[in-house]
Amino acid sequence: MLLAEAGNPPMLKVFTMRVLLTTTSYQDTPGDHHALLESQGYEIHRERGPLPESKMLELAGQFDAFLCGDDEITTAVLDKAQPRLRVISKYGIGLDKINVEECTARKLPVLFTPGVNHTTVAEHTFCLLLALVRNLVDSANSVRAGQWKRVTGNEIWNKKIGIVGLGRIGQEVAKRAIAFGMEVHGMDIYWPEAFAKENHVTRHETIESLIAAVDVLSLHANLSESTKHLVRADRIALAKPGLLVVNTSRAELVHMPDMIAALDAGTIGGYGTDVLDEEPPPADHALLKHPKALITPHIGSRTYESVPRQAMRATLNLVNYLKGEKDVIQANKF
Ligand SMILES: NC(=O)C1=CN([C@@H]2O[C@H](COP(=O)(O)OP(=O)(O)OC[C@H]3O[C@@H](n4cnc5c(N)ncnc54)[C@H](O)[C@@H]3O)[C@@H](O)[C@H]2O)C=CC1
Ligand SMILES: O=C(O)C(=O)COP(=O)(O)O
Repeated sequence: MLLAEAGNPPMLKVFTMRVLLTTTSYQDTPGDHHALLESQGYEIHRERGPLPESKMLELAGQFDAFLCGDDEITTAVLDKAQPRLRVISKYGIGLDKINVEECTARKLPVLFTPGVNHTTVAEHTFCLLLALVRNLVDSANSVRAGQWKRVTGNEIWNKKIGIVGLGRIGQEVAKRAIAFGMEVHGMDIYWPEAFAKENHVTRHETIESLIAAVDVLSLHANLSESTKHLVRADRIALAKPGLLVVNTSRAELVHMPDMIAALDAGTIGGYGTDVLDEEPPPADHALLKHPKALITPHIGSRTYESVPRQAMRATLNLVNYLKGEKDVIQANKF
């Protein structure tokens, strides 16, 4: 006899979608994204990312979707995660920790969140730059320590800034640089003609030409084979003495031993960076205590305005994709 005939409802196996959520700013910042994600009936497993490959390997295979940040998603992780894994929703822009090529080959969508954190990151770029030129951290610390260290700094007005990567963030940096009275130079493999014309940005075809022309170099290109170690000794050698470098993109755009040698020699006057090759860094990381380095812990996009926008976009991407709806921003096409 069928169970239903005995007055019981038919036994249906309910399939619960399992989602791995790793991004800490998403979890720690209030916003409507929490309610949206929680209302979907998914089973959500929370971790404090970014997770290394070893931890991802431990977890992979149990989830239908990743809602992730800069966690290491390698071929080995994908091998373990599939066939169950159906989608990766990256909270953020930089996809360098995900093997996107491999995802594409597997027709696994990688969703991301362009256009929601560019103003916040541009503001942080100027936090780093202004803090560098006015010795902000040292002088403020001196006051706390009972000293009154009136250190002489520099203006950025009338100085030349070179922007590597005139994409979303780079363009916002350019606009702010103009407002500060800086002369803007730039370089991009896809030159934004209309923006550059309207904002009088001087175009450089090569990093060598750009680095030689400017007082400040600000890095905003995505990390790829073509941008890895873009800033290295032979190019630093072309710079004006005391060049300042600001990096809110990815650490690997800079060759670290060459940067440290240039800071020691004074060829580079200061390095303000929001990103490191190891995050969090080991206690003996060569840059940590360098007097000419100013490091923030990858907070470029972490504001109460930007995080909910980014989190909402990442959640909408995930939810809409799983429902088969169109409002989804996909990084890889197949
Ligand atoms: N510190 C932080 O919290 C954050 C860091 N980021 C980083 O900033 C990067 C840029 O973000 P968006 O401006 O939104 O990306 P985007 O894609 O709008 O801009 C990147 C630009 O770099 C250019 N580019 C690529 N290769 C180049 C090369 N070899 N030489 C010169 N230009 C090159 C591209 O053509 C593009 O215009 C992200 O990839 C990410 O790594 C993004 C958000 C937050
Ligand atoms: O958007 C990106 O690529 C970022 O680097 C932002 O990092 P976060 O989302 O703050 O961990």
